[in-house]
Amino acid sequence: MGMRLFTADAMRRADRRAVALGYPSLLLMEAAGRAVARAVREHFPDARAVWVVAGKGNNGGDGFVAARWLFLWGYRVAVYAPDGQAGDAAQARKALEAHGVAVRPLEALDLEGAEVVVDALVGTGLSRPLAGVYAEVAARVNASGLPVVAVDLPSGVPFTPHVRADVTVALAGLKREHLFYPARAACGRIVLDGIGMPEAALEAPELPELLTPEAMRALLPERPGNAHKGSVGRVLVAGGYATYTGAPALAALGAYRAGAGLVTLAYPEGVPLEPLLEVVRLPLAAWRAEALRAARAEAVAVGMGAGPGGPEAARAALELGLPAVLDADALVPEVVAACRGRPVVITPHPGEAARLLERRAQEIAAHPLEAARALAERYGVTVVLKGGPTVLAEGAHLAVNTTGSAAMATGGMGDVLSGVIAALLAAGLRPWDAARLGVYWHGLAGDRVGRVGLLAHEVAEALPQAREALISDAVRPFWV
Ligand SMILES: NC(=O)C1=CN([C@@H]2O[C@H](COP(=O)(O)OP(=O)(O)OC[C@H]3O[C@@H](n4cnc5c(N)ncnc54)[C@H](OP(=O)(O)O)[C@@H]3O)[C@@H](O)[C@H]2O)[C@@H](O)CC1
Ligand SMILES: Nc1ncnc2c1ncn2[C@@H]1O[C@H](COP(=O)(O)OP(=O)(O)O)[C@@H](O)[C@H]1O
Ligand SMILES: [K+]
Repeated sequence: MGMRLFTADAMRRADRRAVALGYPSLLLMEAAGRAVARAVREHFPDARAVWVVAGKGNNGGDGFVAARWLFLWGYRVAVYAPDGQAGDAAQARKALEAHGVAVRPLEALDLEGAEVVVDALVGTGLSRPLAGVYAEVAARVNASGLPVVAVDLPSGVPFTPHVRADVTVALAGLKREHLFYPARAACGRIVLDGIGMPEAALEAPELPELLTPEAMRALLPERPGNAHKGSVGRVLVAGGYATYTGAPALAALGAYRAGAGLVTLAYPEGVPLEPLLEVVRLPLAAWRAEALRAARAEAVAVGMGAGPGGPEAARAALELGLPAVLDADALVPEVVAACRGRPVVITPHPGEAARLLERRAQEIAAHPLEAARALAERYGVTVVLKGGPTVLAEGAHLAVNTTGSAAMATGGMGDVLSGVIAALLAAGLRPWDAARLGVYWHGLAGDRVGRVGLLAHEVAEALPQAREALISDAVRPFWV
């Protein structure tokens, strides 16, 4: 079963399924609170005094459980919460008070002496922005400069105000706020704890898939020992424009580093291309399908630096009837509309997606899952909506990438990605598999190069070692 990205509602359903399967909710809360206490111990090994701020719901309940364990492990604890808990949270509070630990009102919060704060005000049950005493507590915790461990979510996200955490212990599954900005920035380091939730309770194929090392490893094409350059995938890159001469070269490099046997670069005659020793050059007087056939490719990447010729290049390339990646200048509505139902992957950034959806780029960036789904529906192709994080859609399927960082926001990075996906298509992967693995692998290569100052060609160069790491089980997802 693939890993899913939850909404609050979907997590409540999972919760109910767990209970129906026989796992009592109080045990879930016990596991959750203990996981939080463990996170405090592991991430702040020198701290001996932990203050817990808790709310009225189950998030607060988790906080009471965490306080009880920390107390039993010898920590100094102080707990602040309003009255009025019910159900499991009330039980958890009583179990804490049974040890003689007093729960004081939130208004009385005094952070003097605290070394770590556990934020258990509110989690997935948030129904409105924090206000009143909750907003005040969040502000005081933030202003204190103390390390904060958030239970499930930093209280208040995705709204403002919210708590800013150093560590967020995600319970049972990752939620949208753990992946998408601006909420993600408030989470600090994210650690996922399964809290013993039965797998069957978490099954939710309707939710977006989170790309994991295990799932992506399984998609890597094999390279048989008797492979030759014509058997592992030949890629045609169709692009080239005087001001972006590096773009098609980067796509070609991405394709080779992702395993293509042969890469041919078709470009307008007279464009001074960057040197790339291993690439077959195919200068063209005009974009014509007959001329492109000479490459005998199994997949084509088109649009990178094709400039005003992008749509024309795309039309000629699409006439070949091959699996294709369309990027940048090939991403115009007339071209993409002709691809419905064909093995075509489009790789827009929010600006290009805006052009295809006739919406504003800010709107796309604020709602990437919805935008990717809308693109897949409208054009009937596989969609890679690039960003932090990149989101993918095909038909009813959605996926969210879990690798890469803002360091990848540099020129040419998308060209490398197009080449990687094209190589995977040429190796015989279905568009959905090629797009998911390509995006994941490209981000993983970026992560291995660094967190700032990445150059696109360096990321391409890091693809083979990233693949080795993936194969040898040396890759840990960000939530471990
Ligand atoms: N994943 C799982 O399976 C498991 C999940 N578990 C945990 O349960 C959490 C979800 O618990 P939950 O549903 O009780 O909601 P929760 O986050 O406590 O918030 C509701 C409370 O907050 C209040 N409230 C709302 N908005 C507010 C605001 N702006 N300002 C102030 N108050 C506000 C709201 O009050 P009301 O709106 O009724 O006034 C109500 O009292 C989840 O995040 C995880 O920690 C684990 O225990 C075990 C298994
Ligand atoms: N903040 C970010 N987090 C993760 N990945 C990012 C981030 N910003 C950019 N990227 C990745 O970098 C690449 C940028 O592609 P693109 O915008 O097309 O660049 P270019 O057109 O210069 O090649 C995409 O793969 C994108 O997902
Ligand atoms: K919280």
